[in-house]
Amino acid sequence: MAQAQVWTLRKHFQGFPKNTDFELKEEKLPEPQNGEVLLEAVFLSVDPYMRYALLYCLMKEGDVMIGQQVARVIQSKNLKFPVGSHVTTHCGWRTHYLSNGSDLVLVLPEWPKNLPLSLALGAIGMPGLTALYGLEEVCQIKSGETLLVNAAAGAVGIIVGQIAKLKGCKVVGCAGSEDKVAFLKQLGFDEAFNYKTVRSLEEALKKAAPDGYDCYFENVGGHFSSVVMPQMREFGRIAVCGSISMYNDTEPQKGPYVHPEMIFKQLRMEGFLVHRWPHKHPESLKRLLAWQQQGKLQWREHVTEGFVNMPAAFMGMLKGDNIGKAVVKA
Ligand SMILES: NC(=O)C1=CN([C@@H]2O[C@H](COP(=O)(O)OP(=O)(O)OC[C@H]3O[C@@H](n4cnc5c(N)ncnc54)[C@H](OP(=O)(O)O)[C@@H]3O)[C@@H](O)[C@H]2O)C=CC1
Ligand SMILES: CCCCC/C=C/C=O
Repeated sequence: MAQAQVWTLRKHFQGFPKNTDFELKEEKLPEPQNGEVLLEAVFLSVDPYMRYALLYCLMKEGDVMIGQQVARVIQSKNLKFPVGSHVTTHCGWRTHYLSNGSDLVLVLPEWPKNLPLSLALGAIGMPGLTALYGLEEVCQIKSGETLLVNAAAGAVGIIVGQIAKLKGCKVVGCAGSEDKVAFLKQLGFDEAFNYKTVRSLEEALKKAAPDGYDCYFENVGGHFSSVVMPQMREFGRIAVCGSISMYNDTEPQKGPYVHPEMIFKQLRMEGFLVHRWPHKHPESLKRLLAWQQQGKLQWREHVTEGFVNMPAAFMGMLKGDNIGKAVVKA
């Protein structure tokens, strides 16, 4: 019998999450039966959606915190998942998990031996796919266009900027520290600035792209979005991926509202979830891996050691501690 540690949501988040909102518990797991496998967490993901999932009733108090992980099969009664194989699964913040296999995805068979498996939660995983679909399916970005991305030094943002460069675009990125800005420049972003220290966000955006933006990959929302809207070019496209500046609000933020720019500049603004294109995932992951192997897609991670530190890693990511993908090594 295996013993799992699990992090549960003790108390609904009110404003920014607190240590006391989480509770570490133990769970006993029975031996795997026919068709079942026992998994052990290797890397766990902490993501912004875990903060606002509550709004959409994905978690209630007492539930195991939701989330994806890379896990190793340690016992198997399922031929598809032999002992030692690695899978991704959305089984939440837990060290061990018993599965019948239906919710497991094997890590790509062509995954190089020397490539960290944690990338299956980042550049070659859900955030990488989000970047790809936001640019190709939603923005329908074209060579020569100018793209703006915020939270640009994070898991999704660094991939957005690099793919847009591969497609021949001018890329402007904003992030919350000088180290992050330096990293964006190292990745090949044409312009990057620290949105926390610029005298005026409006002026900084204008200076970075005096002719305006064709595409806006929106990760932040709120005030930032209001400042960008008047700087969109005619027929611009806005991929509404996230609105992290609003996730911890206790009162909804108020306008300005988007309608005048939407109408007179004939903009297209579209929200999306990465899960809209599941049929594309296998081919898209192969494409991301190929770019990485060809040296066209760099990655970076902020790794927290120890399952016990899941809440700290999660809150740190929400505060902006991470450059690249925030993950926890179990
Ligand atoms: N639609 C979809 O399917 C998906 C959407 N998302 C969304 O994409 C966005 C980025 O996610 P992800 O790359 O995983 O996370 P990140 O790795 O970018 O981490 C979050 C970052 O957000 C920034 N941030 C936090 N608070 C604020 C604020 N008030 N204003 C501006 N920036 C802030 C911080 O960077 P900084 O130092 O720059 O402030 C922080 O590092 C999120 O909005 C998320 O919800 C993610 C995955 C899928
Ligand atoms: C359960 C995974 C959800 C991924 C989509 C994320 C949306 C915004 O952060």
